Amino acid sequence: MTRVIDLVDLSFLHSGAELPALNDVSLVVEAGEAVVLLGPSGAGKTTLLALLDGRLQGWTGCVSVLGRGLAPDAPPPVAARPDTGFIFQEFALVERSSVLRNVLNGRLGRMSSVAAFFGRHSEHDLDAAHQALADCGIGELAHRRVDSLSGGQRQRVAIARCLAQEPRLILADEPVSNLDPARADEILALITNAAAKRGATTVFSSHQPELALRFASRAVGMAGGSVVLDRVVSAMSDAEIGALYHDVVEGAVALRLVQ
Ligand SMILES: Nc1ncnc2c1ncn2[C@@H]1O[C@H](COP(=O)(O)OP(=O)(O)OP(=O)(O)O)[C@@H](O)[C@H]1O
Repeated sequence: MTRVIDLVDLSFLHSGAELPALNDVSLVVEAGEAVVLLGPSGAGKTTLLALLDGRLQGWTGCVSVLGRGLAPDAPPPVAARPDTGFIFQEFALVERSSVLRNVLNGRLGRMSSVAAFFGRHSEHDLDAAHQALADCGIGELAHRRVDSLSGGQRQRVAIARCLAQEPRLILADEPVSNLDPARADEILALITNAAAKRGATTVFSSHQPELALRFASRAVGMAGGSVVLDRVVSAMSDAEIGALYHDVVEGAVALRLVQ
């Protein structure tokens, strides 16, 4: 198996914070896994995802993503960035542009700077964008302006943009936190199926364990910046999930179920 994420003793302190957001995290994620990060507010899930995305510096330990070591004092090299895609909660779309333009923006990191400047997309760029739109069920919206879309449609555009990038690792921070249960189900199915179809690895965070565990292959529980639970989903019990949240509410992170 190929290691897509390999973390050894990773610690990180946000500037101005008193306690580390990540505390000696060691974790390996293999190619093709769909990992959900669970844990109460403040556990360190967002920080871990941002760090894997190359947006945080100043950590200690060893971080390897897609076989490349990240440097603690510099962002990842430009050439490496398109291999990791991030689905942002707030979508980050260009409102006055068309859906297709927004999705094609996912290709920019894979284009030469001249082609990107002039917006000259290759046939492959267009194919990747149209395939992503079709997979997200919004092919017919390609020429609509984003500011005319509903929130649910916008979210699908944001996912399509990420897929068009053809990332080998897809990261998503609480992608369904604002959705009703039926919509949340659809979106998690969409992300995990599209990732599986492309052979990509997925790591997403969620505050809805019951829902998330139906789409993940593995659950990593965090509390107080540490990994306290690591299980294939089929081996997880309701009691373990309950303890992950309960023990922290009680103020004592007693749970430690890392194998
Ligand atoms: N920009 C920041 N500056 C200072 N401290 C921060 C910053 N961002 C997060 N933290 C702190 O780092 C810790 C981990 O926060 P993080 O957002 O990673 O947790 P989380 O598990 O994603 O929480 P949630 O589920 O509420 O999003 C918390 O104690 C938080 O207060």
